Amino acid sequence: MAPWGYEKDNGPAHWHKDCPIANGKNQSPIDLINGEVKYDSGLKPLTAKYVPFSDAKFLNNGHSVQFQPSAGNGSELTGGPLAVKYNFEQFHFHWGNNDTEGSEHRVDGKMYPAELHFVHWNSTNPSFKDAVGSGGPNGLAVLGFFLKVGAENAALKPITDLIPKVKDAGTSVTVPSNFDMQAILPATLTDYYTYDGSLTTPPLAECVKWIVFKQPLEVSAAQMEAFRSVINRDGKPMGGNYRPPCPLHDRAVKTSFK
Ligand SMILES: COc1ccc(/C(C)=C/C(=O)O)cc1
Ligand SMILES: [Zn+2]
Repeated sequence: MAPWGYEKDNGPAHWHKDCPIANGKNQSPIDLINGEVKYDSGLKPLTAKYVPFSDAKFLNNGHSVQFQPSAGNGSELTGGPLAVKYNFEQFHFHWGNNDTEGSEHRVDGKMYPAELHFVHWNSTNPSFKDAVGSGGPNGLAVLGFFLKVGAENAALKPITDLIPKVKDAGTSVTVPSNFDMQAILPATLTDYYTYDGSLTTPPLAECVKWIVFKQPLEVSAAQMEAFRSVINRDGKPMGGNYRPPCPLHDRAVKTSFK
């Protein structure tokens, strides 16, 4: 099979051939149906403590654009549904070619124009790769933020301003060391959906505690257009790099809000 992507000949409907878990019972993303979620008063707010990275890259890996430090620096996530500390690994984006599509998770069937994923790994593992392969839904914790078009996002601007430098697959650029990742997050990480799921790209491992925030972040139309200028591995606009929703099967989606 051609390397996986989101085109007709290598998109999500083909992924099961190399990754049979694609048809598993704990796959992501899902449609978050408010009538079927269950409030859990035991779900506390999350605490993300992000330390500025001195040597991170912003790269185009052919299927997304990704902020990737070269090593950990003590940036971590705790609280919420998590029993232990998770180390920050990377963040990346999924988006559409117009404002009616682009997010991976949906809310009552509605897609947002984009979705931002902060990927963290369970610190009881020796490495990120071990955490991916650790089995069970506690290997990774991924924070999902919907993006909607509105005011310019000043915290993401240092990243969206770098997009023209990573237009082509396989290119990367060093991120200025004064980039403040913490500023991307809302002040309080309170209202979220959480469920056990998977990576949304191959290898599709079912190792993810998903935490998807109810409140979207805003980005400007110009920032959305910057994403839409990115070219994928097949030389086409990368927009549409989202997996459609997967069956919930017998999983519960809990919320930290009523
Ligand atoms: C071991 O290779 C990996 C490839 C991708 C991923 C992620 C983090 C996928 C996703 O964001 O859905 C993890 C491991
Ligand atoms: Zn993602």
